Amino acid sequence: YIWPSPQLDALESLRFEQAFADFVQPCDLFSFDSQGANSRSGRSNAADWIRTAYHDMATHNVADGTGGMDASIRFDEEQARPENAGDGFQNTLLAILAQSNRYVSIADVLALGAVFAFDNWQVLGGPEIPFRGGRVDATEPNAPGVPEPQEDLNSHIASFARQGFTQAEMIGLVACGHTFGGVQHAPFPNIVPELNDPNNTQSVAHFDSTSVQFDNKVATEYISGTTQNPLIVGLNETTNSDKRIFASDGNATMRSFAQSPKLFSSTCAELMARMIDTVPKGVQLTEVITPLSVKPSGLDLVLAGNGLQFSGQVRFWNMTDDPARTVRLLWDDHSGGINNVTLRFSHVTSSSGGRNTAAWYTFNPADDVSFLSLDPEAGITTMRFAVGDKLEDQGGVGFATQDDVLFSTSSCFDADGNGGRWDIAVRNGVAPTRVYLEAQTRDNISRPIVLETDVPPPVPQGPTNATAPYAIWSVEVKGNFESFKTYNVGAEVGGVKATRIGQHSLSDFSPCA
Ligand code: HEM
Repeated sequence: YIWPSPQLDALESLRFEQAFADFVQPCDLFSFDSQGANSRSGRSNAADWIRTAYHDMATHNVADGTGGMDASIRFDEEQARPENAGDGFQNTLLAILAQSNRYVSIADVLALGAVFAFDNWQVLGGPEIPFRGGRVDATEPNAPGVPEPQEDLNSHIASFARQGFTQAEMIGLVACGHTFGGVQHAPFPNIVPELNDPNNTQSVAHFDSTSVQFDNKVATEYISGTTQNPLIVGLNETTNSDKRIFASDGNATMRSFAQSPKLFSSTCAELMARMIDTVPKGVQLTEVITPLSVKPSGLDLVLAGNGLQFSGQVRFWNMTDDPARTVRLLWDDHSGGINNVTLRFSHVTSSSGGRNTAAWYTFNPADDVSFLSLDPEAGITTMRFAVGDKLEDQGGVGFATQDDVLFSTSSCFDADGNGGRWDIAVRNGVAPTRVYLEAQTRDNISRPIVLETDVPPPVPQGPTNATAPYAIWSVEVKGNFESFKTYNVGAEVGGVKATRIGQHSLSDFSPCA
Protein backbone atom coordinates (compact mmCIF):
# COMPACT_ATOMS: atom_id res chain seq x y z
CA TYR A 1 0.00 0.00 0.00
CA ILE A 2 0.97 3.62 -0.31
CA TRP A 3 1.85 5.53 2.87
CA PRO A 4 0.02 7.30 4.50
CA SER A 5 -2.99 5.12 5.29
CA PRO A 6 -3.95 5.53 8.94
CA GLN A 7 -5.48 2.06 9.34
CA LEU A 8 -2.84 0.12 7.39
CA ASP A 9 -0.02 2.14 8.98
CA ALA A 10 -1.32 1.28 12.45
CA LEU A 11 -1.80 -2.40 11.60
CA GLU A 12 1.66 -2.55 10.04
CA SER A 13 3.33 -1.03 13.09
CA LEU A 14 1.57 -3.37 15.48
CA ARG A 15 2.39 -6.40 13.34
CA PHE A 16 6.02 -5.58 12.61
CA GLU A 17 7.33 -3.31 15.36
CA GLN A 18 7.14 -5.89 18.11
CA ALA A 19 5.32 -3.74 20.71
CA PHE A 20 3.24 -6.47 22.29
CA ALA A 21 4.98 -9.48 20.82
CA ASP A 22 7.32 -9.05 23.80
CA PHE A 23 4.64 -10.71 25.93
CA VAL A 24 5.45 -13.99 24.20
CA GLN A 25 9.24 -13.67 24.43
CA PRO A 26 10.64 -15.79 25.88
CA CYS A 27 8.03 -18.24 24.66
CA ASP A 28 7.31 -19.64 28.11
CA LEU A 29 6.59 -16.18 29.52
CA PHE A 30 3.46 -16.18 31.65
CA SER A 31 2.45 -12.80 33.03
CA PHE A 32 -0.15 -13.88 35.55
CA ASP A 33 1.79 -15.88 38.05
CA SER A 34 3.09 -14.56 41.36
CA GLN A 35 6.61 -15.66 40.39
CA GLY A 36 6.50 -13.45 37.29
CA ALA A 37 9.41 -13.97 34.93
CA ASN A 38 10.66 -16.92 37.01
CA SER A 39 7.30 -18.59 36.71
CA ARG A 40 7.23 -22.34 36.87
CA SER A 41 3.47 -22.33 36.40
CA GLY A 42 3.43 -24.70 33.42
CA ARG A 43 1.46 -22.07 31.53
CA SER A 44 2.34 -19.53 28.86
CA ASN A 45 0.83 -16.38 27.40
CA ALA A 46 1.42 -17.83 23.93
CA ALA A 47 -0.85 -20.83 24.56
CA ASP A 48 -3.54 -18.66 26.15
CA TRP A 49 -3.53 -16.31 23.16
CA ILE A 50 -4.00 -19.11 20.62
CA ARG A 51 -6.78 -20.73 22.62
CA THR A 52 -8.50 -17.36 23.08
CA ALA A 53 -8.46 -16.67 19.34
CA TYR A 54 -9.93 -20.11 18.67
CA HIS A 55 -12.69 -19.75 21.26
CA ASP A 56 -13.59 -16.32 19.90
CA MET A 57 -13.84 -17.72 16.37
CA ALA A 58 -15.57 -21.00 17.25
CA THR A 59 -18.99 -19.36 17.62
CA HIS A 60 -19.06 -18.78 13.85
CA ASN A 61 -21.98 -20.14 11.88
CA VAL A 62 -21.25 -20.37 8.14
CA ALA A 63 -24.94 -20.77 7.36
CA ASP A 64 -26.10 -17.43 8.69
CA GLY A 65 -22.74 -15.62 8.91
CA THR A 66 -23.03 -14.91 12.63
CA GLY A 67 -20.19 -15.17 15.15
CA GLY A 68 -16.49 -15.49 14.37
CA MET A 69 -13.48 -13.36 15.27
CA ASP A 70 -15.22 -10.35 16.77
CA ALA A 71 -13.86 -10.22 20.33
CA SER A 72 -17.19 -11.34 21.78
CA ILE A 73 -15.05 -13.49 24.10
CA ARG A 74 -14.41 -10.31 26.10
CA PHE A 75 -17.95 -10.36 27.50
CA ASP A 76 -18.24 -11.89 30.98
CA GLU A 77 -21.33 -13.77 29.86
CA GLU A 78 -19.32 -15.67 27.26
CA GLN A 79 -16.38 -16.32 29.59
CA ALA A 80 -18.75 -17.73 32.22
CA ARG A 81 -19.93 -20.53 29.90
CA PRO A 82 -18.65 -24.06 30.64
CA GLU A 83 -17.27 -24.19 27.07
CA ASN A 84 -14.93 -21.33 28.05
CA ALA A 85 -13.58 -22.79 31.28
CA GLY A 86 -10.37 -21.29 32.67
CA ASP A 87 -8.86 -17.85 33.16
CA GLY A 88 -6.87 -17.81 29.92
CA PHE A 89 -9.34 -15.52 28.14
CA GLN A 90 -9.33 -12.94 30.89
CA ASN A 91 -5.52 -13.07 31.03
CA THR A 92 -5.24 -12.63 27.28
CA LEU A 93 -7.51 -9.60 27.28
CA LEU A 94 -5.63 -8.07 30.21
CA ALA A 95 -2.39 -8.41 28.28
CA ILE A 96 -3.48 -7.23 24.86
CA LEU A 97 -6.73 -5.26 24.90
CA ALA A 98 -4.80 -2.04 25.49
CA GLN A 99 -3.06 -2.53 22.15
CA SER A 100 -6.32 -1.94 20.29
CA ASN A 101 -6.94 1.56 19.06
CA ARG A 102 -9.16 3.52 16.71
CA TYR A 103 -7.63 1.75 13.70
CA VAL A 104 -7.07 -1.72 15.17
CA SER A 105 -10.04 -3.45 16.80
CA ILE A 106 -9.92 -5.67 19.86
CA ALA A 107 -10.69 -8.61 17.54
CA ASP A 108 -7.69 -7.59 15.40
CA VAL A 109 -5.35 -7.71 18.41
CA LEU A 110 -6.76 -11.09 19.47
CA ALA A 111 -5.98 -12.37 15.96
CA LEU A 112 -2.54 -10.79 16.09
CA GLY A 113 -1.87 -12.43 19.46
CA ALA A 114 -2.27 -15.84 17.81
CA VAL A 115 0.00 -14.72 14.96
CA PHE A 116 2.71 -13.69 17.45
CA ALA A 117 2.48 -16.94 19.36
CA PHE A 118 3.50 -18.77 16.16
CA ASP A 119 5.78 -16.04 14.84
CA ASN A 120 8.82 -16.70 17.03
CA TRP A 121 9.17 -20.20 15.63
CA GLN A 122 9.69 -19.18 12.05
CA VAL A 123 13.45 -19.37 12.49
CA LEU A 124 12.98 -23.07 13.26
CA GLY A 125 10.68 -23.66 10.31
CA GLY A 126 7.47 -22.53 11.99
CA PRO A 127 4.73 -20.86 10.01
CA GLU A 128 4.23 -17.21 9.24
CA ILE A 129 0.52 -16.62 9.51
CA PRO A 130 -0.66 -13.95 7.09
CA PHE A 131 -2.37 -11.18 9.07
CA ARG A 132 -5.17 -8.90 7.90
CA GLY A 133 -6.95 -6.22 9.89
CA GLY A 134 -10.43 -4.77 9.78
CA ARG A 135 -12.30 -7.05 12.21
CA VAL A 136 -15.27 -5.43 13.89
CA ASP A 137 -15.86 -5.80 17.63
CA ALA A 138 -19.13 -7.43 18.65
CA THR A 139 -21.60 -5.40 20.67
CA GLU A 140 -22.93 -8.43 22.56
CA PRO A 141 -22.01 -12.07 23.28
CA ASN A 142 -22.35 -14.58 20.43
CA ALA A 143 -24.39 -17.76 20.62
CA PRO A 144 -22.48 -20.61 22.33
CA GLY A 145 -20.63 -23.08 20.12
CA VAL A 146 -17.11 -23.94 21.30
CA PRO A 147 -16.47 -27.71 21.21
CA GLU A 148 -15.85 -29.47 24.55
CA PRO A 149 -13.81 -32.61 25.22
CA GLN A 150 -16.69 -34.77 26.44
CA GLU A 151 -18.61 -34.43 23.17
CA ASP A 152 -18.56 -37.32 20.69
CA LEU A 153 -16.80 -37.34 17.32
CA ASN A 154 -19.92 -36.64 15.28
CA SER A 155 -20.67 -33.57 17.39
CA HIS A 156 -17.14 -32.34 16.80
CA ILE A 157 -17.35 -32.93 13.04
CA ALA A 158 -20.66 -31.07 12.99
CA SER A 159 -19.31 -28.27 15.14
CA PHE A 160 -16.28 -27.69 12.89
CA ALA A 161 -18.53 -27.88 9.80
CA ARG A 162 -20.67 -25.13 11.35
CA GLN A 163 -17.49 -23.09 11.90
CA GLY A 164 -16.55 -23.65 8.23
CA PHE A 165 -13.97 -26.46 8.47
CA THR A 166 -13.98 -29.99 7.00
CA GLN A 167 -13.10 -33.08 9.01
CA ALA A 168 -9.50 -33.07 7.71
CA GLU A 169 -9.24 -29.37 8.54
CA MET A 170 -10.59 -30.08 12.03
CA ILE A 171 -7.77 -32.58 12.62
CA GLY A 172 -5.26 -30.04 11.34
CA LEU A 173 -6.58 -27.14 13.36
CA VAL A 174 -6.71 -29.11 16.61
CA ALA A 175 -3.16 -30.41 16.04
CA CYS A 176 -1.86 -26.91 15.24
CA GLY A 177 -3.46 -25.47 18.38
CA HIS A 178 -2.49 -28.36 20.60
CA THR A 179 1.22 -28.07 19.81
CA PHE A 180 1.10 -25.32 22.47
CA GLY A 181 0.05 -25.51 26.12
CA GLY A 182 -2.03 -28.17 27.76
CA VAL A 183 -4.95 -28.90 30.08
CA GLN A 184 -4.92 -27.36 33.55
CA HIS A 185 -6.08 -29.01 36.69
CA ALA A 186 -8.15 -26.10 38.04
CA PRO A 187 -10.71 -25.79 35.22
CA PHE A 188 -10.52 -29.50 34.26
CA PRO A 189 -10.07 -31.47 37.52
CA ASN A 190 -11.66 -34.55 35.94
CA ILE A 191 -9.04 -34.62 33.18
CA VAL A 192 -5.89 -33.57 35.05
CA PRO A 193 -5.12 -34.35 38.71
CA GLU A 194 -3.03 -32.10 40.97
CA LEU A 195 0.52 -32.72 39.77
CA ASN A 196 2.31 -31.48 42.92
CA ASP A 197 5.25 -30.46 40.75
CA PRO A 198 7.23 -27.36 41.82
CA ASN A 199 8.13 -26.86 38.15
CA ASN A 200 4.47 -26.97 37.09
CA THR A 201 2.63 -25.18 39.89
CA GLN A 202 -0.67 -24.84 38.02
CA SER A 203 -0.71 -28.55 37.21
CA VAL A 204 -0.83 -28.35 33.42
CA ALA A 205 -0.69 -31.65 31.55
CA HIS A 206 0.94 -30.59 28.29
CA PHE A 207 -0.18 -31.76 24.86
CA ASP A 208 3.37 -32.57 23.79
CA SER A 209 6.89 -32.51 25.25
CA THR A 210 7.62 -29.06 23.77
CA SER A 211 4.58 -27.16 24.97
CA VAL A 212 5.77 -23.61 24.33
CA GLN A 213 7.26 -24.34 20.94
CA PHE A 214 5.90 -24.78 17.48
CA ASP A 215 6.94 -28.16 16.08
CA ASN A 216 5.28 -31.37 14.91
CA LYS A 217 5.87 -33.29 18.17
CA VAL A 218 2.12 -33.27 18.78
CA ALA A 219 1.98 -35.59 15.74
CA THR A 220 5.24 -37.57 16.09
CA GLU A 221 4.57 -38.45 19.73
CA TYR A 222 0.99 -39.43 18.87
CA ILE A 223 2.02 -41.66 15.98
CA SER A 224 4.89 -43.27 17.92
CA GLY A 225 2.63 -43.97 20.88
CA THR A 226 4.69 -41.92 23.33
CA THR A 227 2.25 -39.03 23.68
CA GLN A 228 1.28 -37.74 27.11
CA ASN A 229 -1.54 -35.57 25.66
CA PRO A 230 -4.26 -35.62 28.36
CA LEU A 231 -6.96 -35.55 25.67
CA ILE A 232 -5.49 -38.76 24.20
CA VAL A 233 -4.21 -40.83 27.10
CA GLY A 234 -6.53 -39.44 29.78
CA LEU A 235 -7.95 -42.08 32.14
CA ASN A 236 -11.46 -40.96 31.32
CA GLU A 237 -12.16 -42.09 27.72
CA THR A 238 -15.12 -39.69 27.48
CA THR A 239 -12.88 -36.65 27.49
CA ASN A 240 -10.25 -38.07 25.10
CA SER A 241 -11.41 -35.83 22.27
CA ASP A 242 -8.03 -35.45 20.57
CA LYS A 243 -7.80 -39.24 20.40
CA ARG A 244 -11.14 -39.52 18.60
CA ILE A 245 -10.42 -36.54 16.34
CA PHE A 246 -6.87 -37.54 15.38
CA ALA A 247 -7.91 -41.12 14.62
CA SER A 248 -11.04 -40.14 12.72
CA ASP A 249 -9.48 -40.61 9.26
CA GLY A 250 -7.47 -43.69 10.19
CA ASN A 251 -4.60 -41.42 11.34
CA ALA A 252 -3.85 -40.39 7.74
CA THR A 253 -3.61 -36.67 8.51
CA MET A 254 -1.61 -37.10 11.72
CA ARG A 255 0.77 -39.53 10.00
CA SER A 256 1.42 -36.99 7.24
CA PHE A 257 2.18 -34.33 9.87
CA ALA A 258 4.51 -36.71 11.72
CA GLN A 259 6.36 -37.48 8.50
CA SER A 260 6.74 -33.88 7.35
CA PRO A 261 7.41 -30.95 9.69
CA LYS A 262 7.18 -28.79 6.57
CA LEU A 263 3.69 -29.99 5.70
CA PHE A 264 2.59 -29.48 9.31
CA SER A 265 3.98 -25.96 9.29
CA SER A 266 2.39 -24.93 5.99
CA THR A 267 -0.93 -26.54 6.97
CA CYS A 268 -0.91 -24.61 10.25
CA ALA A 269 -0.15 -21.33 8.46
CA GLU A 270 -3.09 -21.87 6.14
CA LEU A 271 -5.57 -23.10 8.76
CA MET A 272 -4.63 -20.51 11.37
CA ALA A 273 -5.03 -17.76 8.75
CA ARG A 274 -8.48 -19.13 7.85
CA MET A 275 -9.32 -19.31 11.54
CA ILE A 276 -8.45 -15.70 12.33
CA ASP A 277 -10.04 -14.51 9.10
CA THR A 278 -13.35 -16.16 9.99
CA VAL A 279 -15.46 -13.10 10.68
CA PRO A 280 -19.16 -12.26 10.81
CA LYS A 281 -20.92 -11.72 7.48
CA GLY A 282 -20.37 -8.26 6.02
CA VAL A 283 -17.03 -7.59 7.70
CA GLN A 284 -14.43 -6.56 5.12
CA LEU A 285 -10.86 -7.46 6.01
CA THR A 286 -7.87 -5.47 4.73
CA GLU A 287 -5.17 -6.81 2.43
CA VAL A 288 -2.51 -9.00 4.09
CA ILE A 289 -0.29 -6.64 6.08
CA THR A 290 3.28 -6.69 4.78
CA PRO A 291 6.10 -4.48 6.06
CA LEU A 292 6.63 -1.20 4.24
CA SER A 293 10.24 -0.98 3.12
CA VAL A 294 10.37 2.74 3.95
CA LYS A 295 8.03 4.15 6.57
CA PRO A 296 7.90 7.64 8.07
CA SER A 297 6.92 7.36 11.71
CA GLY A 298 5.98 9.53 14.67
CA LEU A 299 5.75 12.69 12.59
CA ASP A 300 4.91 16.01 14.17
CA LEU A 301 4.50 19.42 12.58
CA VAL A 302 3.66 22.48 14.67
CA LEU A 303 3.52 26.19 14.12
CA ALA A 304 5.87 27.90 16.58
CA GLY A 305 5.61 31.66 16.25
CA ASN A 306 7.07 32.46 12.87
CA GLY A 307 8.37 29.00 12.12
CA LEU A 308 7.26 25.44 11.42
CA GLN A 309 8.85 22.71 13.51
CA PHE A 310 8.94 19.30 11.82
CA SER A 311 10.05 16.16 13.61
CA GLY A 312 9.85 12.43 13.16
CA GLN A 313 11.72 9.36 12.10
CA VAL A 314 11.90 7.07 9.12
CA ARG A 315 12.16 3.29 9.37
CA PHE A 316 13.98 1.21 6.77
CA TRP A 317 12.94 -2.44 6.80
CA ASN A 318 15.56 -5.19 6.65
CA MET A 319 18.38 -2.75 7.22
CA THR A 320 21.16 -2.89 9.80
CA ASP A 321 23.46 -0.16 11.05
CA ASP A 322 26.08 1.07 8.60
CA PRO A 323 28.06 4.16 9.62
CA ALA A 324 29.11 4.65 5.97
CA ARG A 325 25.50 5.03 4.79
CA THR A 326 24.08 8.47 4.12
CA VAL A 327 20.35 9.00 4.38
CA ARG A 328 18.80 12.27 3.28
CA LEU A 329 15.29 13.61 3.57
CA LEU A 330 14.23 15.59 0.49
CA TRP A 331 11.05 17.59 0.67
CA ASP A 332 9.04 19.52 -1.86
CA ASP A 333 7.32 22.70 -0.77
CA HIS A 334 4.42 24.84 -1.95
CA SER A 335 6.68 27.28 -3.78
CA GLY A 336 8.18 24.57 -6.00
CA GLY A 337 11.37 24.33 -3.98
CA ILE A 338 13.20 21.09 -3.20
CA ASN A 339 14.97 21.06 0.15
CA ASN A 340 17.12 18.45 1.78
CA VAL A 341 18.77 17.51 5.02
CA THR A 342 20.97 14.61 6.08
CA LEU A 343 19.25 12.45 8.66
CA ARG A 344 20.92 11.00 11.71
CA PHE A 345 21.05 7.29 12.48
CA SER A 346 18.95 6.54 15.55
CA HIS A 347 18.78 2.84 16.32
CA VAL A 348 18.09 -0.65 15.00
CA THR A 349 15.11 -2.72 16.11
CA SER A 350 14.41 -6.39 15.61
CA SER A 351 11.15 -8.30 15.44
CA SER A 352 9.66 -11.73 14.73
CA GLY A 353 12.11 -13.58 16.92
CA GLY A 354 15.07 -11.64 15.52
CA ARG A 355 14.27 -12.51 11.92
CA ASN A 356 13.74 -8.91 10.83
CA THR A 357 15.75 -5.83 11.57
CA ALA A 358 14.87 -2.25 10.86
CA ALA A 359 17.10 0.82 10.95
CA TRP A 360 15.65 4.11 12.14
CA TYR A 361 16.84 7.57 11.17
CA THR A 362 15.68 10.70 12.89
CA PHE A 363 14.83 14.10 11.40
CA ASN A 364 16.23 16.26 14.20
CA PRO A 365 19.58 17.77 13.23
CA ALA A 366 21.25 17.42 16.66
CA ASP A 367 20.59 15.77 20.01
CA ASP A 368 19.64 19.05 21.63
CA VAL A 369 17.40 20.23 18.75
CA SER A 370 14.27 18.14 18.49
CA PHE A 371 12.98 19.39 15.13
CA LEU A 372 13.77 20.60 11.64
CA SER A 373 12.85 24.23 11.02
CA LEU A 374 10.75 24.77 7.91
CA ASP A 375 9.82 28.03 6.29
CA PRO A 376 6.08 28.47 7.00
CA GLU A 377 5.42 30.27 3.69
CA ALA A 378 6.92 27.42 1.69
CA GLY A 379 5.64 24.65 4.00
CA ILE A 380 5.92 21.02 2.90
CA THR A 381 3.96 18.89 0.43
CA THR A 382 5.90 15.67 -0.15
CA MET A 383 8.87 13.80 1.30
CA ARG A 384 11.33 11.49 -0.42
CA PHE A 385 14.34 9.73 1.01
CA ALA A 386 17.74 9.22 -0.54
CA VAL A 387 19.63 6.21 0.82
CA GLY A 388 23.11 6.56 -0.63
CA ASP A 389 22.27 7.23 -4.27
CA LYS A 390 19.00 5.30 -4.20
CA LEU A 391 15.82 7.34 -4.18
CA GLU A 392 12.94 5.99 -2.08
CA ASP A 393 9.76 7.72 -3.24
CA GLN A 394 7.08 5.01 -3.31
CA GLY A 395 7.40 4.55 -7.05
CA GLY A 396 7.33 8.24 -7.82
CA VAL A 397 4.39 9.43 -5.72
CA GLY A 398 6.52 10.42 -2.73
CA PHE A 399 5.33 10.52 0.87
CA ALA A 400 2.50 13.06 0.97
CA THR A 401 2.78 15.32 4.02
CA GLN A 402 0.00 17.65 5.11
CA ASP A 403 0.76 21.06 6.52
CA ASP A 404 -2.73 22.61 6.21
CA VAL A 405 -4.02 22.24 9.79
CA LEU A 406 -1.62 21.94 12.73
CA PHE A 407 -1.18 22.49 16.42
CA SER A 408 0.22 25.88 17.33
CA THR A 409 2.68 26.12 20.21
CA SER A 410 0.75 29.20 21.38
CA SER A 411 -1.68 26.67 22.93
CA CYS A 412 -1.49 26.90 26.71
CA PHE A 413 -2.51 25.10 29.89
CA ASP A 414 -4.15 26.41 33.06
CA ALA A 415 -2.06 26.38 36.24
CA ASP A 416 -4.44 23.88 37.92
CA GLY A 417 -3.91 21.32 35.13
CA ASN A 418 -7.64 21.19 34.44
CA GLY A 419 -7.85 22.93 31.10
CA GLY A 420 -6.44 25.58 28.85
CA ARG A 421 -6.65 26.83 25.28
CA TRP A 422 -5.98 24.94 22.07
CA ASP A 423 -4.67 27.04 19.21
CA ILE A 424 -4.89 25.37 15.83
CA ALA A 425 -3.09 26.84 12.84
CA VAL A 426 -4.97 26.79 9.52
CA ARG A 427 -2.93 27.48 6.43
CA ASN A 428 -3.81 30.54 4.42
CA GLY A 429 -5.87 29.57 1.36
CA VAL A 430 -7.19 26.40 3.00
CA ALA A 431 -10.90 26.61 3.81
CA PRO A 432 -11.85 23.82 6.21
CA THR A 433 -15.57 23.32 6.80
CA ARG A 434 -14.62 21.96 10.23
CA VAL A 435 -11.56 21.83 12.48
CA TYR A 436 -11.74 19.64 15.55
CA LEU A 437 -9.73 17.94 18.27
CA GLU A 438 -9.82 14.16 18.46
CA ALA A 439 -9.55 12.30 21.76
CA GLN A 440 -9.31 8.53 21.75
CA THR A 441 -11.25 6.75 24.47
CA ARG A 442 -13.33 3.58 24.92
CA ASP A 443 -17.07 3.05 25.02
CA ASN A 444 -18.82 1.10 27.79
CA ILE A 445 -18.03 -2.20 26.03
CA SER A 446 -14.30 -1.42 25.70
CA ARG A 447 -14.32 -0.53 22.00
CA PRO A 448 -11.87 2.21 21.01
CA ILE A 449 -13.77 5.31 19.92
CA VAL A 450 -12.89 8.89 19.02
CA LEU A 451 -14.59 11.91 20.54
CA GLU A 452 -14.47 15.19 18.63
CA THR A 453 -14.40 18.72 19.99
CA ASP A 454 -15.05 21.46 17.44
CA VAL A 455 -12.57 24.30 17.16
CA PRO A 456 -14.40 27.41 15.92
CA PRO A 457 -12.95 29.73 13.29
CA PRO A 458 -11.63 33.07 14.52
CA VAL A 459 -14.07 35.96 14.68
CA PRO A 460 -12.73 38.64 12.31
CA GLN A 461 -11.59 41.68 14.30
CA GLY A 462 -10.83 44.59 12.00
CA PRO A 463 -8.84 44.03 8.81
CA THR A 464 -7.55 40.48 8.53
CA ASN A 465 -3.89 39.76 8.10
CA ALA A 466 -4.22 37.82 4.85
CA THR A 467 -0.47 37.68 4.36
CA ALA A 468 0.21 35.64 7.51
CA PRO A 469 0.87 32.02 6.45
CA TYR A 470 -1.48 30.62 9.10
CA ALA A 471 -4.63 31.81 10.89
CA ILE A 472 -5.29 30.66 14.45
CA TRP A 473 -8.54 28.90 15.40
CA SER A 474 -8.99 28.48 19.16
CA VAL A 475 -11.06 26.65 21.70
CA GLU A 476 -11.00 26.77 25.51
CA VAL A 477 -11.30 23.41 27.26
CA LYS A 478 -12.03 22.56 30.91
CA GLY A 479 -12.19 19.28 32.81
CA ASN A 480 -10.31 17.15 35.30
CA PHE A 481 -6.69 16.65 34.19
CA GLU A 482 -7.69 18.13 30.85
CA SER A 483 -4.21 19.63 30.36
CA PHE A 484 -2.70 16.15 30.27
CA LYS A 485 -5.10 14.54 27.78
CA THR A 486 -3.67 13.67 24.40
CA TYR A 487 -5.33 14.98 21.27
CA ASN A 488 -4.95 14.77 17.53
CA VAL A 489 -6.17 17.51 15.28
CA GLY A 490 -8.55 16.74 12.43
CA ALA A 491 -10.14 18.78 9.71
CA GLU A 492 -12.70 18.48 6.97
CA VAL A 493 -11.50 20.11 3.77
CA GLY A 494 -13.35 19.76 0.46
CA GLY A 495 -15.62 17.10 1.96
CA VAL A 496 -12.68 14.95 3.11
CA LYS A 497 -12.33 14.38 6.83
CA ALA A 498 -8.88 13.36 8.03
CA THR A 499 -6.57 13.36 11.02
CA ARG A 500 -3.47 15.52 10.68
CA ILE A 501 0.13 14.90 11.76
CA GLY A 502 1.11 14.95 15.41
CA GLN A 503 -0.37 14.36 18.83
CA HIS A 504 -0.18 16.67 21.80
CA SER A 505 -1.46 17.49 25.23
CA LEU A 506 -1.70 21.06 26.48
CA SER A 507 1.03 20.30 28.99
CA ASP A 508 3.46 20.18 26.02
CA PHE A 509 3.09 23.96 25.74
CA SER A 510 3.33 26.96 28.10
CA PRO A 511 1.15 28.05 31.01
CA CYS A 512 -1.69 30.41 29.97
CA ALA A 513 -1.02 34.06 30.75
C1 HEM B 1 -12.68 -30.33 19.52
C2 HEM B 1 -11.92 -29.28 19.60
C3 HEM B 1 -11.16 -28.90 20.82
C4 HEM B 1 -11.30 -29.29 22.11
C5 HEM B 1 -12.32 -30.25 22.67
C6 HEM B 1 -10.29 -28.63 22.88
C7 HEM B 1 -10.11 -28.77 24.24
C8 HEM B 1 -9.14 -28.14 24.99
C9 HEM B 1 -9.03 -28.20 26.42
C10 HEM B 1 -9.94 -28.99 27.34
C11 HEM B 1 -7.97 -27.46 26.77
C12 HEM B 1 -7.45 -27.15 28.17
C13 HEM B 1 -7.70 -25.69 28.53
C14 HEM B 1 -7.15 -25.26 29.82
O1 HEM B 1 -6.90 -26.09 30.69
O2 HEM B 1 -6.97 -24.04 30.02
C15 HEM B 1 -7.40 -26.94 25.59
C16 HEM B 1 -6.29 -26.13 25.54
C17 HEM B 1 -5.84 -25.53 24.41
N1 HEM B 1 -6.44 -25.53 23.17
FE1 HEM B 1 -7.94 -26.72 22.61
N2 HEM B 1 -9.54 -27.84 22.05
C18 HEM B 1 -10.05 -27.97 20.80
C19 HEM B 1 -9.60 -27.32 19.67
C20 HEM B 1 -8.60 -26.37 19.65
C21 HEM B 1 -8.22 -25.60 18.51
C22 HEM B 1 -8.85 -25.72 17.13
C23 HEM B 1 -7.21 -24.77 18.90
C24 HEM B 1 -6.45 -23.74 18.10
C25 HEM B 1 -6.24 -23.76 16.83
C26 HEM B 1 -6.95 -25.04 20.29
C27 HEM B 1 -5.96 -24.44 21.04
C28 HEM B 1 -5.68 -24.75 22.36
C29 HEM B 1 -4.52 -24.26 23.07
C30 HEM B 1 -3.39 -23.36 22.52
C31 HEM B 1 -4.62 -24.74 24.37
C32 HEM B 1 -3.64 -24.53 25.52
C33 HEM B 1 -4.10 -23.44 26.45
C34 HEM B 1 -3.16 -23.24 27.61
O3 HEM B 1 -2.25 -24.04 27.81
O4 HEM B 1 -3.32 -22.23 28.31
N3 HEM B 1 -7.82 -26.01 20.72
N4 HEM B 1 -8.14 -27.35 24.49
